[in-house]
Amino acid sequence: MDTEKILEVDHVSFKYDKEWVVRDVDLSIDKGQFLGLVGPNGSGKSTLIKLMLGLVKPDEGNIRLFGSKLRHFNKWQEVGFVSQKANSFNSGFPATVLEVVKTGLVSRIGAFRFFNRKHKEKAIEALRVVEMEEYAYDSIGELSGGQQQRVFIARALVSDPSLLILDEPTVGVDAKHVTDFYDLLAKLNSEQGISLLMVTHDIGTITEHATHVVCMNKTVHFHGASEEYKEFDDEALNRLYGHSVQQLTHNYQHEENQL
Ligand SMILES: Nc1ncnc2c1ncn2[C@@H]1O[C@H](COP(=O)(O)OP(=O)(O)OP(=O)(O)O)[C@@H](O)[C@H]1O
Repeated sequence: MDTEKILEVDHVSFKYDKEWVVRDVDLSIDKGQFLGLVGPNGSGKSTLIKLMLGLVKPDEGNIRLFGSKLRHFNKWQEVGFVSQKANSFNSGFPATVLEVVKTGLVSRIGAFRFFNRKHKEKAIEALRVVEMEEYAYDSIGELSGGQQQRVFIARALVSDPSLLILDEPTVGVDAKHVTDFYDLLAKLNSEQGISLLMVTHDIGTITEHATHVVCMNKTVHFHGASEEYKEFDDEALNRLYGHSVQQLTHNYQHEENQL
């Protein structure tokens, strides 16, 4: 039996201006996989996510979500997205946790329809999954970075997606909560069968948790199982990054801890 392809990126290239930032990228995610996307700063990871979400169009190649070419794809409730900047509300932001989660239902019910009791129950249920139910009526801005990040996962989960895309979700989350965060992702992946794609700089941690890894620098340099990635020659990795990857991983963790 064929494995169900959730996402297929087929020879995709993209340039903002004259310079290619994504070049001939080929990758795919099968149902149930947790794919970690790593690469140096400016290597095109976020741009590739924008291409997958249809926010920018490839200059070459094709992308398919759940078997449909992106230009025909309309089941956006199947795709949850948590961005890099999700956990940066200031303390005065005038919305409760529950209100923020309910906005995740807009792709399902349309922008101008009112939320009803069922929608509220759905939002509470999503908060329960991320263990934030007790904060439902608190202001989003009063929560810590890690708690806000959980709320944004709940917002992404409320439309019952089959694929969750996360762009550097642990930036600004302290080390202890990063562990809890990975536990939550493991639960979503194994218990709810949600396929995951996560962009991160933390190579050490992602290889412990993801089933598969893609390492890119404009183009894909490695795509395979996490186990194989651990065997990926250190020297090859250092050449790709232009400096010691050991040091890069360490510095990132350090920065994260300080935020
Ligand atoms: N809107 C834009 N217009 C022009 N160039 C852009 C734009 N966004 C990104 N770039 C450039 O495209 C290249 C790839 O950027 P991108 O943000 O995709 O990389 P990244 O791997 O996500 O980087 P980081 O890890 O630092 O977040 C970089 O050289 C960046 O300066």
